[in-house]
Amino acid sequence: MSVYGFGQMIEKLKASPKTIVLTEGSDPRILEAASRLLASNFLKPILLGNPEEIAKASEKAGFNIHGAQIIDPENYEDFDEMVAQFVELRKNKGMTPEKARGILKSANYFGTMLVKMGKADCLLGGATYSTADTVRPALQIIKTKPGSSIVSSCFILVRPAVSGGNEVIAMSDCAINIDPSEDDLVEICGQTIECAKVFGIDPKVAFLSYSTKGSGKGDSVTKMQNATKKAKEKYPNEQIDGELQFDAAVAPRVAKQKAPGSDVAGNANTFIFPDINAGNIGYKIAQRLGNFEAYGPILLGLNAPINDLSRGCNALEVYSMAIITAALA
Ligand SMILES: CC(C)(COP(=O)(O)OP(=O)(O)OC[C@H]1O[C@@H](n2cnc3c(N)ncnc32)[C@H](O)[C@@H]1OP(=O)(O)O)[C@@H](O)C(=O)NCCC(=O)NCCS
Ligand SMILES: CC(=O)OP(=O)(O)O
Repeated sequence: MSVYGFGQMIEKLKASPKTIVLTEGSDPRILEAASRLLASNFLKPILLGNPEEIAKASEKAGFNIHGAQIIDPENYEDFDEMVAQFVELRKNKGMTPEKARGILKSANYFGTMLVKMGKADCLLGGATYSTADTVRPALQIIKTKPGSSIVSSCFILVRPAVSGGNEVIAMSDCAINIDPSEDDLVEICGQTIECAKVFGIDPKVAFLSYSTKGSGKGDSVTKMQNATKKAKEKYPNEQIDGELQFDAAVAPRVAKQKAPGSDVAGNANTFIFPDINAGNIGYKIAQRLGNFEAYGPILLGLNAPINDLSRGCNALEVYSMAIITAALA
């Protein structure tokens, strides 16, 4: 990944190295990323899983993970302490030591508790686990950070620009909130603006719809119209517009026709989708047909640096997401 901000992230980690839990310790993409991280010296991977299986998998895949810390949830010296802390955190949800011992054998819960207990700085998972299984422990254990009422997510998409350099855009929420309310969308907008700026995007935010400026009618259009209005009121210094179809958002000629006078239409680079269907399908079209590299979902509003991957990720995306996760700590 070579976008604005990524070099600074690496410099930040060199000044203050971190540890990252990788929950799927024997996956070949994780092993390749881990071997690269080990060679870099600024981010130390902690691989979860059975040490023999991990050793076999790394030998088979041909990646050197010498020096990586491996922790087996089935055989962890501080497991009793972890169980006690988890029971305390979830006691209002009927958690018992017996139930906790079973749940904490799962790498996602175990790894999230390592972060919660301060035994690791951050966590990345989701190369084989679904997003729901990866993020649920974080939502339950880590919770939202002060000032956020929801966790959402953003994809940063990067491809070479025709004019040289990179084209970098942000898309949200493609992974967490299934049917966000108007107010959720406003919060997703604020969280996404903050994330986009980290990657050097000067956000021009489009609230997307199948309708542009009232060309369509219905609840889903009204939702995006109201969310746009509220977002403009909440973030008066940001460039935000909606509701816009995708062509009106990015194509200047179409914008002139469908949304004349908009300061965003035609030039949008930060996209807020009406729901997860549109968002998840949209980012994957950009990635698979639009030649964009996709980094995310980067979780926003969570009280610790924990991130998810797509199961379709490659080793370079794992490596880059590990750095992004640790640098945002
Ligand atoms: C994120 C998701 C897993 C949460 O669903 P869930 O586990 O059924 O959620 P629940 O309603 O049982 O909530 C579990 C906990 O998470 C919290 N939570 C759920 N959604 C949240 C959100 N968006 N922000 C913050 N907390 C949230 C709940 O408050 C609850 O906390 P509690 O147990 O301490 O009370 C669910 O919304 C989901 O499946 N999203 C889509 C994931 C996906 O498939 N993405 C596509 C591929 S990337
Ligand atoms: C983000 C995402 O779509 O994840 P997955 O491909 O694993 O479902």
